[in-house]
Amino acid sequence: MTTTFDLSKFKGIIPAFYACYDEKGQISQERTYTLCDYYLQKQVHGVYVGGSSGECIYHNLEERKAVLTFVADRLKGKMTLIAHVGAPSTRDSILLAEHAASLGYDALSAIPPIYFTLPDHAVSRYWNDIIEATSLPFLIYNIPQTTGYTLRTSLYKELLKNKKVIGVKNSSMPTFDIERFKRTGGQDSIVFNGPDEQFVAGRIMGADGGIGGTYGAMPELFLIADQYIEQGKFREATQIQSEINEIITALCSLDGSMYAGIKEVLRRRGVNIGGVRLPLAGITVQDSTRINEIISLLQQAESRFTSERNN
Ligand SMILES: CC(=O)N[C@@H]([C@@H](O)[C@H](O)[C@H](O)CO)[C@@H](O)CC(=O)C(=O)O
Repeated sequence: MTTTFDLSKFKGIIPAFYACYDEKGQISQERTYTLCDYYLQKQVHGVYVGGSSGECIYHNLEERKAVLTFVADRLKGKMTLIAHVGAPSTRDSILLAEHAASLGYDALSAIPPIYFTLPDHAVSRYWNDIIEATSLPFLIYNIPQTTGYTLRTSLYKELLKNKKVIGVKNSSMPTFDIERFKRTGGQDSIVFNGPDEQFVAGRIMGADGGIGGTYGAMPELFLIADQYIEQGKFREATQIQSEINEIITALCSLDGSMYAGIKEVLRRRGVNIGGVRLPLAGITVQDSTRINEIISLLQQAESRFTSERNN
């Protein structure tokens, strides 16, 4: 596969951007800018806007367009911007794709169609219809645990015949899938690791970078893990992954949703982006103490690994 796109921007640590709400639960322009500024300050390599962590599934078309607009206002030209445009209908996905292209996004991405189980040829047509709507490069989003659809390497190979397909954001759990997708696409393609719990393993198996839903709570830790991988320091990278996994495990054991927990961690650390939209569960009274413990874990890991890196 040869590509005409500059793939160097599709690497590193790319947080999946969170939905930012005001006190009434409406999309907040001001708080979206707050999250953009936080990521700029943390020096992540890009953001993935409007995906699972962005609660896209609970937003209407106008809200999704607004989020894409606010992020581009603040971050265009400052880091890589990837727009997730997957929606229940091809029509809405295309409208989002056209909107993202008009805002200067660097790439598009989409989950497969949801709700009805569709055959490969219909899924393939869905992705290709989105791809044909703009001139932007496209990243397939494989996330079988939420969509019920598994991308097979045979279909991936077919999709790669479209030169605008630059790779896959893979959220399936086996890191074997990452190796297979990288092998299928070759060095001239991109694979992003999805499961944050195995970021280091995914990178070692061939992922070029990661797009993740927990990066926002601990961008420094993922940036250091990524740097260790680049330097071939696999033992250090594995140690930091283990600390990251303590934090993810704690976040996933809250009564409220993991995203509610992450947003509360951010709020207590000075970045208020509101709560989560129903039916996602907000944090409970019991969660409040656990969140203090999560912040302690974060502080310990941040101080340990930032000082180790600086030595
Ligand atoms: C199933 C799921 O939500 N996976 C997350 C992970 O980052 C996940 O939150 C993390 O590994 C914790 O389990 C990402 O792959 C999703 C993502 O990048 C997105 O928000 O689009």
